[in-house]
Amino acid sequence: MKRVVIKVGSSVLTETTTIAKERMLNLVSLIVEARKKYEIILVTSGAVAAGYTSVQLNRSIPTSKKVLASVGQPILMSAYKNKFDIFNVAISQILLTEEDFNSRVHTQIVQDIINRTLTNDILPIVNENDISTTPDQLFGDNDQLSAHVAFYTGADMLVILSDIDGYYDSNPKDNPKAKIRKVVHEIEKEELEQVHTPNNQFASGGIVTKLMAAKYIMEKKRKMFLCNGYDLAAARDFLIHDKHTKGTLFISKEKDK
Ligand SMILES: Nc1ncnc2c1ncn2[C@@H]1O[C@H](COP(=O)(O)OP(=O)(O)O)[C@@H](O)[C@H]1O
Ligand SMILES: N[C@@H](CCC(=O)OP(=O)(O)O)C(=O)O
Repeated sequence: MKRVVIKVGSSVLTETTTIAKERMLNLVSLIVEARKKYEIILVTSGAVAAGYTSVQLNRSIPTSKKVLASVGQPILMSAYKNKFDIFNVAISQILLTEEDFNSRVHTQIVQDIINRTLTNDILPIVNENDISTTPDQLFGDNDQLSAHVAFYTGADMLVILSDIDGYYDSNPKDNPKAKIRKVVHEIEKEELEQVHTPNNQFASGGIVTKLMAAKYIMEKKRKMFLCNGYDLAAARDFLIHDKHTKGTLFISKEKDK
């Protein structure tokens, strides 16, 4: 069975005062369906945003942001558990930092736990460990964390579910005439030097970190698919029906032949 990492951003999972339950349920249903065809690893953002639904601390203060993550992580996981229980899917929580990929010994631990989780038919749910880490142990965004998880666990593909339909030739929030790019083979240096533009106050990524993830994935000869996480039609078409309707596929030229 092919292995696929699905990453979902904060904006898809949360609204200002609550977890976006219906969107989460749609995501959970898609994952349940996709598990018939692939081994799925879920990388989820949303701990800080979920924390804010409970206590409104100032997330620009680093310690308060950690407290928000510590409050939000169990809120997020219990929301997932309620939904996966409907489908009798067991889940696990795996919190990682950049350090987990810094040495062979650490990486082996991550690989072993994820492999063992999957062979026991448990869905691994990964997030960055925002809580006890120093800034240099953190990726700081889950786009790059998910790319590392995909490569080191031998996944064939990374699917990023965002608040946007794909990668456009300019920011569609500023330019209504922006056109979506269906397939991208290469990412130029200038594209990575754009200002970071997360669309949500709790998102830390923006398009640049997605492009960094895509570059890493293509260098490793894997594929990345960026599509909408609010409306999962494109993700469903791509994953379940092998059809590329909407969304951007990042794939190296050699791999596309
Ligand atoms: N060229 C572009 N194509 C698509 N999105 C872009 C582009 N430039 C900037 N963006 C912004 O990046 C946002 C997606 O990143 P982000 O808000 O971090 O999402 P997520 O929470 O899913 O990680 C989009 O909503 C859009 O405002
Ligand atoms: N670990 C953080 C992830 C923040 C993050 O990367 O957000 P996003 O840009 O929405 O993927 C959290 O759970 O809040």
